[in-house]
Amino acid sequence: MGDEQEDGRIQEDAKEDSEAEVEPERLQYKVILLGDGTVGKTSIATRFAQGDFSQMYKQTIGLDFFVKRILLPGDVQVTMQIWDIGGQSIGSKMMSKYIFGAHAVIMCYDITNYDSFQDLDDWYRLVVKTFEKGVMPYVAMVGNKCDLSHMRAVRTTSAHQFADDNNMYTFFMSAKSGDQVDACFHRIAGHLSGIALSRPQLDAAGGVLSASIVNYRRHDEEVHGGELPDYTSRRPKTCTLS
Ligand SMILES: Nc1nc2c(ncn2[C@@H]2O[C@H](COP(=O)(O)OP(=O)(O)OP(=O)(O)O)[C@@H](O)[C@H]2O)c(=O)[nH]1
Repeated sequence: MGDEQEDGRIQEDAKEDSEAEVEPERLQYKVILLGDGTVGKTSIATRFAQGDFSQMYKQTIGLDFFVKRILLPGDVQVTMQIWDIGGQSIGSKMMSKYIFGAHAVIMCYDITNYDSFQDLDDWYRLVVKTFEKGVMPYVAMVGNKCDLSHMRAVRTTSAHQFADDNNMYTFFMSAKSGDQVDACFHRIAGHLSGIALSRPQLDAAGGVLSASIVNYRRHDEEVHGGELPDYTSRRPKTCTLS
């Protein structure tokens, strides 16, 4: 069994043979997708983890869980655990439990839906409250559905302003076309692991390791006794938040 270190890295037990020295580094990060219903959180997770997109809307009840391994420069393997939180969960008692221990939070809005942008304020307050006694995770703001830019209801300048005011990174993407989805997750993984990615490396982000996926629905806390599996790893020392 591997041991987890302070910095979130998983280290195999010491191996006597020299192979141990050439093993790639392995990191794992818990990444939360938050935002109103229908902004496209499941679609973003599905596009990233499975390379798929569906036009059909199926509301997420509670949360869905995705896993994808990616490879960063320097042969660094990163496991991204994506927690896709249903947009209706904002009032749920489970929310802070879902968010707790996250290395990164991606706050999503739909660029064609102004309310979904305005509501980011409430989502962000929830994140701040959850981490008020700890270290804030990396927070990114994502404007999704950029393939519908002709229907844009949220000005790019407003998005940048909100992000600047709250110390967030801004991304624009389309889960439908896939544009900027992988690049966003790679940039986050790079940031958390302290590895800077160049533009060509981000552009090439599509050619990554194969994905595995675990999906489950958590109907309510009564059904599951309020227990959540411990998929989290500890915050990495290398996470820079400026
Ligand atoms: N045109 C377009 N449609 C999208 C995009 N992303 C998602 N959609 C559509 O928007 C609808 C809602 O997408 P979901 O991914 O289920 O939204 P969600 O945020 O997970 O919704 P909840 O489960 O209610 O929290 C679906 O019909 C998707 O096909 C996108 O980038 N472009």
